[in-house]
Amino acid sequence: MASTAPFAKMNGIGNEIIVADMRGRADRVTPAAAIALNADAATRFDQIMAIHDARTPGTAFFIDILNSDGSGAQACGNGMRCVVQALAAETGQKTFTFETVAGILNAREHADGSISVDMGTPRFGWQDIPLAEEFRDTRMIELQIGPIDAPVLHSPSVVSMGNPHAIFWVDRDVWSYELDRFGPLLENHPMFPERANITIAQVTSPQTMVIRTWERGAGLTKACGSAACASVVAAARTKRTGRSASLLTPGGGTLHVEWRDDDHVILTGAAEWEFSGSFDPSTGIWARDAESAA
Ligand SMILES: N[C@@H](CCC[C@H](N)C(=O)O)C(=O)O
Repeated sequence: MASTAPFAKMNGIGNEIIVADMRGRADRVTPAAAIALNADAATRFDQIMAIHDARTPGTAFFIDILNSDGSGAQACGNGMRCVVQALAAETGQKTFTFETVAGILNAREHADGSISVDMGTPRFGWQDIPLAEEFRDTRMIELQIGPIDAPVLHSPSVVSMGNPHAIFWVDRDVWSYELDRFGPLLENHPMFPERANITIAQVTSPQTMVIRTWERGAGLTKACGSAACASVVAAARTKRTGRSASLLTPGGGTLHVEWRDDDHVILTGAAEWEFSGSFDPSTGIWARDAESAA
């Protein structure tokens, strides 16, 4: 295997994450490597979080994010918590400032092991999301799927958390919707020129909701952090909840989101290490470390 890099297979309440240590290297994890890693059941993942040397003074690392289809992503809240847990375990440091393609973000590991990530500020302009056509009010846009006179899902709120999100509000149990069928159609709908992450959300109280997400470039996931942030922001904008809520996710885990008065969105939850190994960032050929062999 040529020029391998260490990695840790982790998860953020079920969101499958590979944290790749690309520090000290000039190359990047290729889309082909991502697709190869995802094709192997042992390393199947939703996102790769590749840690690179810092590009900007005042930041510790640059984080490159890849979806399992090899495409790039601007944000990944659950993955950022995995990165923080890995770096905190290595360095003993508790607070970090990172840079991603979407900008600079701060994160902190708390004494109880939970991790908070400042996901930045949401954007609501139709060009920011982006949408293919103008909507002056993105709290609810005209978009539906299913029979024209009895749509299954309709009128989503749309939000950019650096990445595009559409939130469809539902009254019934989120498991009663065929998100595996509608998710790909909506992700690739002409309304979303850069595709979109598709979430169905059932508000269960002014402080709680249940969400399921079809992730752009990854499909159905057990959790999506930026979708949780987008859901709380959209719910607060439409007066469905307050600015702080707990979200139950398909893996059974809970995320906490607070949309602070300074407009920053804080995502808090757990992260878990599974095993470590090394891989070739150009091909995805990998090997498990002896001490974490199953
Ligand atoms: N799982 C992530 C979001 C992943 C990015 C997404 N698929 C995209 O392409 O925008 C999270 O926890 O935020």
